[in-house]
Amino acid sequence: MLLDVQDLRASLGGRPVLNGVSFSVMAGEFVGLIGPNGAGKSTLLRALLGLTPADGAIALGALAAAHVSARERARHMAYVAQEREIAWAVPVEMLVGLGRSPHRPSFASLALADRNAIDAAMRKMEVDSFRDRAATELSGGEKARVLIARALAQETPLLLADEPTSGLDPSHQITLMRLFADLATSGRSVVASLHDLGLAARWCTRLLLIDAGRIVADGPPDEVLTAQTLRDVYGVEAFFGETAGGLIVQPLDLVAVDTGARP
Ligand SMILES: Nc1ncnc2c1ncn2[C@@H]1O[C@H](COP(=O)(O)OP(=O)(O)OP(=O)(O)O)[C@@H](O)[C@H]1O
Repeated sequence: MLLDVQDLRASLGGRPVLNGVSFSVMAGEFVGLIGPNGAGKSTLLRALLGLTPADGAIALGALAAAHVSARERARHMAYVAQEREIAWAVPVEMLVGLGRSPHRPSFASLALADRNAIDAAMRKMEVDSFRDRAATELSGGEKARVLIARALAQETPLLLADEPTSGLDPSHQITLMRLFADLATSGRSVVASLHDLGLAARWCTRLLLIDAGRIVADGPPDEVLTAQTLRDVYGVEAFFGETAGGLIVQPLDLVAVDTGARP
């Protein structure tokens, strides 16, 4: 077990945002965190990282998160934030290299293993062709890919990503989902918040549906993404299909509001 969360509760601005969230993540899972705007997905990810104060118990492997140093935590899990702002005009390669910090002494030069991890991460996210460019001068989607590459270079058992596909073109969305699925197949785990239910349905091994700070469904995509659930939680009607590659879910329209008026 890579991550265990019990009864997580958090408040922001005096309002409860997480209302008792419990789940575990095993090695080999690609978990999609889905739910409407404001449901608490980012807050949950940030609480797992210790960035948002929360009550409850978080265990990283066999250790209580509270007893794990920041450096050890960064060796256990990497994080891709929703915000893609890059403040420093450093070359892309250097930014991706920051992902190696938890693995090497401060100010030490890069070892061969670090170089290999950085190169592999840049290749996977297709950012190696602009490795020498200033990270501040990239497009939104390119910045996103560089920040994901930095997290990949960290080579952690667990990767947390907040809306990693937003701003990516369809080809790079699929590249990313395939990469996350491959990481899971190789025994690592990914927890990614996603708004694209089609991508979530097709690539995730498991979905956690959050609504108003609570997990309201947890299971394989075809069990979580039902017509009734999409009506209840998102207020949308959707098309469902089945292909050899998996489930297809495409939201089509808002649920018709019954005004009670007679025709
Ligand atoms: N710094 C803050 N202060 C007060 N309230 C906050 C703060 N950050 C988030 N919230 C509130 O907490 C709730 C959950 O926000 P969160 O960002 O976790 O939602 P989310 O599910 O990630 O949403 P989205 O899909 O829009 O990114 C929202 O109601 C939001 O307004």
